[in-house]
Amino acid sequence: MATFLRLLSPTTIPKDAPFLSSTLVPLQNPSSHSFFPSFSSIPTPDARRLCFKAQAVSGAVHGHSDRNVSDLVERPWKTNDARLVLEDGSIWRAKSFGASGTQVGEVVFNTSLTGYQEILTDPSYAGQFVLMTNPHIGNTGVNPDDEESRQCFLAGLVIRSLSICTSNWRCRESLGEYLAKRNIMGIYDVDTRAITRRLRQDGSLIGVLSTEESLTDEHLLDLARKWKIVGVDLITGVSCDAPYEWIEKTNTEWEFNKDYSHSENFHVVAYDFGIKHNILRRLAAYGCRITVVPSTWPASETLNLKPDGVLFSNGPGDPAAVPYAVQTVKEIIGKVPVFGICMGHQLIGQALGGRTFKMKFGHHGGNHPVGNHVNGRVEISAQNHNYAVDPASLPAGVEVTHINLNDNSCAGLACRELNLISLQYHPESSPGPHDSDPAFKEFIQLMKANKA
Ligand SMILES: NC(=O)CC[C@H](N)C(=O)O
Repeated sequence: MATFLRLLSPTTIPKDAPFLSSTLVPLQNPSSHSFFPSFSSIPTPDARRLCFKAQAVSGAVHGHSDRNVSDLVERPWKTNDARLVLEDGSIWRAKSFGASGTQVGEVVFNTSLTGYQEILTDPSYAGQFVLMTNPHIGNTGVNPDDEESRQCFLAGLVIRSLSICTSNWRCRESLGEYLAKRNIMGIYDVDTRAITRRLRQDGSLIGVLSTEESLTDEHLLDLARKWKIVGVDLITGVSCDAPYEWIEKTNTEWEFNKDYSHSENFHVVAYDFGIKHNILRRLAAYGCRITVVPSTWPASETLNLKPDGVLFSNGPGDPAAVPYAVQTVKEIIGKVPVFGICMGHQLIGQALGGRTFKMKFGHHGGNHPVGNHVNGRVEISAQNHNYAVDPASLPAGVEVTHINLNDNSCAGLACRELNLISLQYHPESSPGPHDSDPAFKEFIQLMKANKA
């Protein structure tokens, strides 16, 4: 039977209370048969103090300790040591974890309930602070399997409550330790709901996160107001340096879509604009041999490889800031079947003669309903984008195949004549629901039909 211990959040412990209760926290450590998590798995110093205190109290209750409880209480608890200063002049005081320093970026909110590690390693978040609307983050720690790229490219993480312990069989380290090693700043104990409401009302905002007391609020505000993300090429900083082959597939848990054949082997060239590993794993699981190429890889070199299809990946920043990539897409479409995902979809939109624009606060989360006009179904999808294709700007012959049902924005395109499909969102579902996985099959079918 699970054992529960009641713990107070550090900020609400009355001065004279040796140990009181407010929230229920399961404390189990199967390996040691202790009721308490191992000390090193508890992420923050306050959490460690709390747990130490709880163990001591429990020991006293059970007659295992003769230490006086008041000797064990360390005060003060961790107090606010970080500021998030937004370009609108608001200042949000918080507690830091992970790396320290000063970092500028655009603040966006993500409504996913799970998958913080995949979000942290999604290169499309380069230049952005991700604020998680789910209030409790860190409880499953991090593991080696859920990485979506070789590093964390985001500016930082903003959360309400940092879990005081980790509990998952795959966990290898705590979120705080992981972020510190990767030099990524995080803050907790900040009113994420209030910030989200502000972003929804006023749109995405530039912010500066700092743990440096010596910097004035005015200086941080000035940094935020001078920094720009629109019109900046962020792809160059996240793409690979040289081509490589990808063979790893998703594991058998992903074989829910039994009606596709693994027997055919299509060669796909995948442009890495910040590609997520699960796009590659899903393509491999559908039977593709994949050559990943850097964002600046010339179209002529790609066509020389005689691929069966080309994938244009997701990637960070403004699609209008990378005309070289649009040119590459222009030179490839119509010659081989093409699939675009997110940034890839936006570049295809431009290559077809359309326009992209910045949305008010974008779509970031694992719960976005999409209307699939091809089969009449609704897909619940994973999304992460701040820009969109303006459907009115597209030429005749280009079909809007998918619509985001929250705001009717363009979520997918097809041009049958050019053997082209694209999605504004994430069929690789990592993290997120799997409803859109058949899009990979559609790409396979395009390649198959073209080969026949
Ligand atoms: N996930 C992505 O590819 C993001 C696309 C683009 N950078 C945007 O924010 O709209």
